[in-house]
Amino acid sequence: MTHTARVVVLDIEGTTSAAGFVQGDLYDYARPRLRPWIEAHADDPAIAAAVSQTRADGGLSPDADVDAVVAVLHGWMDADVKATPLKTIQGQLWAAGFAAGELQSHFFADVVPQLRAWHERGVRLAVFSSGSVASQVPWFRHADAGDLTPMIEDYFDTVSAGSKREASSYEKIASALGVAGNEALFLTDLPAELDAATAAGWQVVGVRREGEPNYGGDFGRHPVVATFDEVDVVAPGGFAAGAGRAAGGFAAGAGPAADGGAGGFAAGAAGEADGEQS
Ligand SMILES: CSCCC(=O)C(=O)COP(=O)(O)O
Ligand SMILES: [Mg+2]
Repeated sequence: MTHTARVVVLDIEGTTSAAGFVQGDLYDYARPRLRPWIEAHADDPAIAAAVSQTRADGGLSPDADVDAVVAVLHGWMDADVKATPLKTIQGQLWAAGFAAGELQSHFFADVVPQLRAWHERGVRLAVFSSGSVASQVPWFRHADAGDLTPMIEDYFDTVSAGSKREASSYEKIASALGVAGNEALFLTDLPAELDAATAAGWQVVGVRREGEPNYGGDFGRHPVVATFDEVDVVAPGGFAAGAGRAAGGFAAGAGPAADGGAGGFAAGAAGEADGEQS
């Protein structure tokens, strides 16, 4: 299927990358490190807020101790609950793990070639994941295929954009990227996210990969693919694979954030979140 879009926005888990890897390697890395991380970063306002929110959302008393907080966080991980305070804490410690060379990301084999193809055609690329921006950036930086961050213009999470199941989050992202809703294409494995993006006027494609948790989901009338190979994207006024660049297209990597425009979360700026020098 061919889509004409200025920007493709990517979900991570179940879409670009295997849920088993996130819930296996990454979660296993996080489990024993949550408590020491919380204790060592108790003065960090983001961690303090995440701990308070965990107490509130986890049904604990406001002065519950760190053991109780960690128990709630472990329970959320066991059920893969995409709770924002969990994602904040995980994101910080995963960023440190990537920076220390202790973690490597995973992308399905069909993903990176298509990202490169779309990018070369002038289609802008961004990410919207429940995983925090602090973890998204090193995820794309430490891929087997190399550093993918030069292709990614912007990153959004549930703190910067809001819930992935709310249309308003997609409206906010489109505004930050400087595009109309129908100029954005969202790829995700979760039908509820397809519903929300559609309600915001976005183009959507459901990614239904065999073996992934949402393979058996009800995708309703949304278009569905098994791999990125089935998704062809061209920029408005751009060109199809193998053709020359047409007038009216714009350079790959250009866009509001790359141009220093307002409202975005520029790759370079967000890249500092993983504690590495670009
Ligand atoms: C950036 S890697 C960690 C991904 C993560 O924690 C997560 O919850 C991904 O959820 P998604 O919204 O991408 O399905
Ligand atoms: Mg997903």
